[in-house]
Amino acid sequence: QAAKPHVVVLATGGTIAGAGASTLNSVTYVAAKVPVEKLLAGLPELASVARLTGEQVFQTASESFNNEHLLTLARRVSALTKQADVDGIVITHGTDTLEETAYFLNLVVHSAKPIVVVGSMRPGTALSADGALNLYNAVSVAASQDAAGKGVLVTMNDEIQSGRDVAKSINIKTEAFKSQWGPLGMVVEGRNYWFRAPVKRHTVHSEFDIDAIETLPAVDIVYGYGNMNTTGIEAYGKAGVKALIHAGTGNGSVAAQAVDALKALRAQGVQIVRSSRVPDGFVLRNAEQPDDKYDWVVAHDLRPQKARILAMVALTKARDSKELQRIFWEY
Ligand SMILES: NC(=O)CC[C@H](N)C(=O)O
Repeated sequence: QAAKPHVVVLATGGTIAGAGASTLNSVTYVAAKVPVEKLLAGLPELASVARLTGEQVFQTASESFNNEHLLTLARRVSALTKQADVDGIVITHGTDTLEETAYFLNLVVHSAKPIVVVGSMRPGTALSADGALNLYNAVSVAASQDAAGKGVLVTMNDEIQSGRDVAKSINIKTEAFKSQWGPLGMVVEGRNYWFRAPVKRHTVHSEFDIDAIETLPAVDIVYGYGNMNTTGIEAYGKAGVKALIHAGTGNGSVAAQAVDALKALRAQGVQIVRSSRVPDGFVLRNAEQPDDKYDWVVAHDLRPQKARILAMVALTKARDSKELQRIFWEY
């Protein structure tokens, strides 16, 4: 009998490693408590799908992830994928910024081996905890050859999602992660059922490689709303931001006073990326604002937090706004 695939579980914290005071604490509990050895030991079913190694990379709530966490994690994932004895990788993660990490890895890790990011909405101590099955599904997907070459994946609520497309869309239910383009497939009782594949560039087809990235440029987000002021835009400009994501209303519309402030930043060399605070849909060039005239970029279908990740990665290479826009269409 052939040996089972070797899957490395990189633990970073979150609710999947959370613990509450009682079984009734589904929302009030402490995240990032349980060490990876205990997570794996608590799920003996994993041994039926893979040989496992656990590594505690961080123990944090994911809202406190910063660029250093992203770089450290991506470097570790990249190094592991180069090991002949590693078949797949699972990253356990808090759900709050899980989609940002998954997209970052999708852009910069050059490997076709399955990489799966997973979290949970309830701590393991709660009634109907979702972490155990989510983790089992993640390991099972990471151990399967048919998950290779599909980019970084996210397994939550029995679905297999593209790390590029998926986002936390409900903050209190276990069906928290959604993509407007639908899941890639489902994982049921250790078997994958695929229905579609990503068409955007990722992993081995990406022009970006974590092994060549030393630092990430400063990219921040300003939010559009009625009676918006320009204080935030100006402050980010003074702070030396390299790109500013505008989370606009509707189709990425921008208030008149914000238009002037953003044009002033662009004149100083800051890249302006127009996205929308509306969760679904996408922003078109020269609709709502004359992007050609202002030399701005549109975020395509990426939510502001995803646009920030892509802009940071893109600006490690892209020289001008045309190249930046090309990257936003392709990734
Ligand atoms: N469900 C969760 O994982 C949220 C816990 C925590 N805020 C985090 O993102 O790590």
